Amino acid sequence: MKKIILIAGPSGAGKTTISEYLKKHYDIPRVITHTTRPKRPGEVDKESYYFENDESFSKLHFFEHVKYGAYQYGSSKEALDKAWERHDLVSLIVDIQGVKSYVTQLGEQVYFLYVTTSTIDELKERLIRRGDSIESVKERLSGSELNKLSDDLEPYAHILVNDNWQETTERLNAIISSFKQV
Ligand SMILES: Nc1nc2c(ncn2[C@@H]2O[C@H](COP(=O)(O)OP(=O)(O)O)[C@@H](O)[C@H]2O)c(=O)[nH]1
Ligand SMILES: Nc1ncnc2c1ncn2[C@@H]1O[C@H](COP(=O)(O)OP(=O)(O)O)[C@@H](O)[C@H]1O
Repeated sequence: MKKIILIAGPSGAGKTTISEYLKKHYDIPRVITHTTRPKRPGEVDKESYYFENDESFSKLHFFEHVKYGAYQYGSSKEALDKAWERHDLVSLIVDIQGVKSYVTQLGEQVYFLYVTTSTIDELKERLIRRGDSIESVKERLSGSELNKLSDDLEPYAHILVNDNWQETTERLNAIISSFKQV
């Protein structure tokens, strides 16, 4: 059965870093999603996201999509099916709403990694170090944008507290080998 690893959690928790580790060490590619937000320094079109404008975004057909502040994000079933043609196991970074859509629609095909840190201060420091503006950090670390794990999703979640990268890789290795045994 084709499977997907959903990676969700607050900004700065390490979702992108973890998806890159999965690609490098397990050949698990990430399905790239679409967004209308501006590119950050170092991001590459079609690798980090498909960077869209409002018009091009509105023409796409989404499996699910969400809005964060002024920006839209969305993922397509076509992109997932395309990735599944070549890989039985793929990953996807989404927010908590997106996780709910995928769990509801794909059921047993979904694995869920919830990535977080012990403290919000750690997230704040990482985002500032990454170059995010103070306003965007404040926005991302409050309200629904914080991407808290909801009670209904907790039973599905493999929780990764990514304070220490060495420990994270050990836990990730254990989680991935448990996926591969199923
Ligand atoms: N539902 C959904 N969420 C997405 C999608 N693509 C990205 N996201 C989420 O949008 C939020 C903002 O992403 P981004 O601007 O890259 O900020 P970051 O989490 O700080 O790196 C994060 O919670 C992502 O997981 C998508 O296609 N669907
Ligand atoms: N365990 C860790 N310890 C310290 N810094 C980390 C750790 N994991 C990731 N980072 C750094 O924190 C920042 C945010 O990580 P990123 O993967 O972009 O998070 P997200 O995709 O969840 O927003 C990046 O600069 C990344 O290199």
